[in-house]
Amino acid sequence: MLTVRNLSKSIEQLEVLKSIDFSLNEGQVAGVVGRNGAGKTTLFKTIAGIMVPDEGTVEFEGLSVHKFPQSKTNIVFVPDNPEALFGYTPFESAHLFSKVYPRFDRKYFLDTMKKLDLPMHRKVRQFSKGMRMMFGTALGLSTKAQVVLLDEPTNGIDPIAKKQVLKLLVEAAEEGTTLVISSHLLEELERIADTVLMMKDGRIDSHSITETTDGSIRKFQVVFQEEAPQSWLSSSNVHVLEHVGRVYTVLVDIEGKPGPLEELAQLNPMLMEPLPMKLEDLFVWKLGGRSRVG
Ligand SMILES: Nc1ncnc2c1ncn2[C@@H]1O[C@H](COP(=O)(O)OP(=O)(O)OP(=O)(O)O)[C@@H](O)[C@H]1O
Repeated sequence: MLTVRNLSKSIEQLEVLKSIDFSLNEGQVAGVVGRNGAGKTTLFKTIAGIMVPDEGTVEFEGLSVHKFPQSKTNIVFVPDNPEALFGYTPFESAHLFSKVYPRFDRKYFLDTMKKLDLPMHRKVRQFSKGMRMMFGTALGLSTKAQVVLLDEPTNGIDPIAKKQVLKLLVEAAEEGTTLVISSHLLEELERIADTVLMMKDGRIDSHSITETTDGSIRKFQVVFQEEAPQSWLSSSNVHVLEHVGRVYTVLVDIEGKPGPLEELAQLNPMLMEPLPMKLEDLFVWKLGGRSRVG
């Protein structure tokens, strides 16, 4: 089990991580989402032991990653660009990684590189952006570390390769690897993650993926008979996603006070239809800096 407790980290006087707490079990897939600059990469680097926290602990199976360096081999960070390996070929990189990660699986690496149609003997520097991403993911998964942290692993990858990479991730999780994946591609995350860690202002809000669809935030399409009721639309329990003529797509906190649905019913709309909630909708609700309709 990976346990992150009270983790705080400042960079150049900026508090990037503030008392972060969460834990993940074997085989769990957590998606980390947040606005640009929210601190996702900093969180990954701190969990992997590349950065030292100012406060708090990261433990794998009860051992502190920062106090016991050997426990770092249980956690691997796959950056969004494998710059450190630019001067090496995948063949040489595998050799280096097998020295650091005792369970490095060379056969898995060779098979995966073949599946992804990537060359073993060209310098990583000569790879395209997508090829670099796929290589990084293949190498990270080949370490057979129990926790793999992936920073935007499908960024810049074509749709066919993306399917292959997602399949590799799902298979790794099925084998018990804990995956922590940051991505701005929320539809993709929604398909593979069971937990969402939402980062805002250095803090984390953790949700199970089913909460995305079954939580208190719901999505509706509403058509009003006449003039749109501004006071309802600008209430703190309502967020307008889209507005075309008299048709509004809104997110509503159905547990909000006063009861926003009861209030809406009293406004006698022509239509009020529930729509499926997506992770993107929850992202907008939680992290979007909700706008008001004027
Ligand atoms: N080496 C650094 N020096 C100074 N500030 C930094 C450094 N690394 C990160 N930061 C700052 O820390 C904050 C978090 O950055 P981080 O890269 O962790 O965000 P992120 O969520 O991964 O962003 P993105 O989604 O854009 O990749 C940002 O405000 C960033 O400017």
